[in-house]
Amino acid sequence: MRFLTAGESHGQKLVGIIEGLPSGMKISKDRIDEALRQRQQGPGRGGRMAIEQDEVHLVSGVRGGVSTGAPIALEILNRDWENWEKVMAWGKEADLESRKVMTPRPGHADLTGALKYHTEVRNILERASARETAMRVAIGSIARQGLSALGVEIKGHVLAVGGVHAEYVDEDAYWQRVKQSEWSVGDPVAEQQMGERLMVARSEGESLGGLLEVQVHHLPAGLGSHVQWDRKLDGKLAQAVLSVQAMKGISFGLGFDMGDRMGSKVHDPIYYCQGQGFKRRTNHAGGIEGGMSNGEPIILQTVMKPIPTLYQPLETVHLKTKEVVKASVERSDVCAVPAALVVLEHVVAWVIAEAVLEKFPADSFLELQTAWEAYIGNLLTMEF
Ligand SMILES: Cc1cc2nc3c(=O)[nH]c(=O)nc-3n(C[C@H](O)[C@H](O)[C@H](O)COP(=O)(O)O)c2cc1C
Ligand SMILES: C=C(O[C@@H]1CC(C(=O)O)=C[C@@H](OP(=O)(O)O)[C@H]1O)C(=O)O
Repeated sequence: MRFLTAGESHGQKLVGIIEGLPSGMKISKDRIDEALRQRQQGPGRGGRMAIEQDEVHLVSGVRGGVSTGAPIALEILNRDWENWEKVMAWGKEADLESRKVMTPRPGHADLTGALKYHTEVRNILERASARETAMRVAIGSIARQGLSALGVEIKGHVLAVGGVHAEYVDEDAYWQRVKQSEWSVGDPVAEQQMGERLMVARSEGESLGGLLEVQVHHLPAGLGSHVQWDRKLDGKLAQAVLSVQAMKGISFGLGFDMGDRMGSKVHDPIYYCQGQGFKRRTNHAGGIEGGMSNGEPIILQTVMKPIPTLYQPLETVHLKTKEVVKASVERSDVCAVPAALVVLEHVVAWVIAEAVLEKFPADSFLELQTAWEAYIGNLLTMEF
């Protein structure tokens, strides 16, 4: 299974194509649209999110809400396009000289992209923008729906925003708060402090990042493989997570704390339970050993850097005149941690779905489900 996306932040639309999805899988457009709606939320979002009302158009490969096995083409329109048509001048001959962006913003692809592609900054920023993640969420939602039908669930948590860390112990209470609160961290004190931190950042022309966690539940042992570097599940998840704009690190389970502990305080003792098969007493590994899922929940954490466009811009250099000037700022989010969480859940869903299809290649969903159930049954009774 593979996918490709295209589209600029202020172009007409985002497009995507998925190939290799089995036939006979239920695809709910409403679930995709709900994920797109969630990705637009969060108290730190800027003016753009008031303009967009993201909705997916399923163009091919789905009939009557069920996949046909043919490539699935998707589109998401940019409502902002009508305000940018002249600037973008797509497919037209136009004088773009006056529309050049010549003051690259630190923290963005702007300068390096301009050097690498030998072009002004707009040609870089349009595609580097996280607007592209709307399509990755739509595509990931299809993967997530397939996983859900197999009983696999993905949950995301915001762990920290701008240095304010959330505490939560009770999963039920957490999900209750997630439904109620715009920060959705499950810790009312932290939510208030995050709101205050955001107000300060906004008033000072600053921006915020944070820490996020994604968990994958009810996966069997054996997805991914130890035999080749590019088949390792943790490696694939790392690639997908770090490909999301502004993500700068990833860890699994105990993560970087592992480096401070003795081995016996890190590795997860194995036991056997009749009817449940091989289990672990702890899950410090975060559900992956040797590049394979080990049957425990996959738990990964990532760090999002603060949004790079600052309303009090940093210094930069004008590409033509080489003068020291302030970096350009048109409009920006101040904090996009809650939105990024939705993106992360969906890029993780894609990688897991790909790993499922690598282990159980199938042309129809029934074929996949049959192989999946047989394998899980076998894991519980396997003799050596
Ligand atoms: C959901 C989301 C929204 C974002 N919104 C903005 C934004 O409004 N302004 C901005 O400067 N960067 C924003 N970013 C981050 C930049 O796109 C990103 O930092 C930039 O493309 C450089 O890539 P890198 O940080 O991965 O190196 C956003 C990122 C995400 C995930
Ligand atoms: C458009 C989205 O996010 C954008 C991501 C982004 C960036 O530089 O990454 C910059 C901003 O774009 P604009 O300048 O048009 O306001 C965000 O709004 C989106 O998430 O759908």
